[in-house]
Amino acid sequence: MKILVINPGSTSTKLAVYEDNEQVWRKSVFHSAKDLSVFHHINEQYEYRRLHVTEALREAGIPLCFDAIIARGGLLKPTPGGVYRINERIKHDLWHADMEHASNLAALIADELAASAGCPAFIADPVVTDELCDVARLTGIPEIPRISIFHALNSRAVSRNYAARIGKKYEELNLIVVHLGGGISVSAHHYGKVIDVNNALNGEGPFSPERAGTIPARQLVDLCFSGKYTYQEIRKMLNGRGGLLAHLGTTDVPTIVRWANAGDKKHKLVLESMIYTVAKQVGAMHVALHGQTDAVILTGGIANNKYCVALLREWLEGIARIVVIPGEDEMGALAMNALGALRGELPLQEYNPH
Ligand SMILES: Nc1ncnc2c1ncn2[C@@H]1O[C@H](COP(=O)(O)OP(=O)(O)OP(=O)(O)O)[C@@H](O)[C@H]1O
Ligand SMILES: CCCC(=O)O
Repeated sequence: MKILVINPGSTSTKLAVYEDNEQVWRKSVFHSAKDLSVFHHINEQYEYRRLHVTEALREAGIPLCFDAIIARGGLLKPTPGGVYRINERIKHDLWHADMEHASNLAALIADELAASAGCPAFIADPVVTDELCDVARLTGIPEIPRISIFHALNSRAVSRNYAARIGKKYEELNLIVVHLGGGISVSAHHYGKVIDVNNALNGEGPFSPERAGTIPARQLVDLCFSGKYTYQEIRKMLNGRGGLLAHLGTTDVPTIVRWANAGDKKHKLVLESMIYTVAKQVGAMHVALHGQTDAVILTGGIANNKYCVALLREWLEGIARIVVIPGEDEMGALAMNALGALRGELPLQEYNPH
């Protein structure tokens, strides 16, 4: 089976072709800040990004002939995880998404190319994957229910990978997945469902390289009404300019670790504080799994860093087995989801939220 994978990010569009399990081609098309500066909204980049995709395929001599095209899911309405055939509702909700994100363009481009190729187009485990159990959904303000937005694709892929390694099914395990990227999510996987997770995009959970995480509510309200900041500035403090970046002026964890090891007290304290907030979130997810966690999986870019992993291990000792699967493989995870759907091993879902 031949599968095209499309994954647009803020500064690049990643492409790959798989033949069954094997990646046979990949390309990351870089989009310069200058190129993107003419667009005021993500939707305006549609034609530009689509042309780059077709041009990259043409340059590589790859004909538009696939068994399926799969795209990273964008900021749709909350929906359970899994593989979805791209339908009109998905396209509508992406064109009219509440939040802007380059991944909103992925399914739109995939759908158009798949129409030309005469093959199905899919998305899988979008960041809006929402399988929260009922008790995890409420807050003390009825108007503000919790929403699940996290690194669903990578978290589920590493969970399946770990389950296969120990000869079990993902659906037989209780796992906590700690995705340590630019954003950090800590998800509780109960027999294949993510019953609780911090909303990693919108001010919940640990602070991360570029996000603020949970903030004392009253102090945040005071800041919002202080007159010092605009609405957009406050939003940027929460997501984009919060966390390590706000404290230290960088998101580069290896550099921060070097400073900490060289005796810089501020860098050490901020890094240790971030890890502490991550560890507390793991504790909360362990409770969500009734203390029956089979393993805690550390993944994402920061899981490459031995110093951070060692700090986390100190806090997590005794909770469950700790497994480190650093980095992420979104392209491979998407391809495997498409393959699973084509082979009938994974059910194809219909996106139709209320
Ligand atoms: N090899 C590495 N060693 C140590 N830290 C790393 C490494 N690679 C990335 N990081 C750190 O990980 C963070 C970014 O992680 P990653 O590349 O997984 O995130 P992203 O893809 O930009 O965001 P997200 O995972 O939230 O979608 C940065 O703070 C970076 O310094
Ligand atoms: C939380 C969703 C993925 C991201 O960090 O962009």
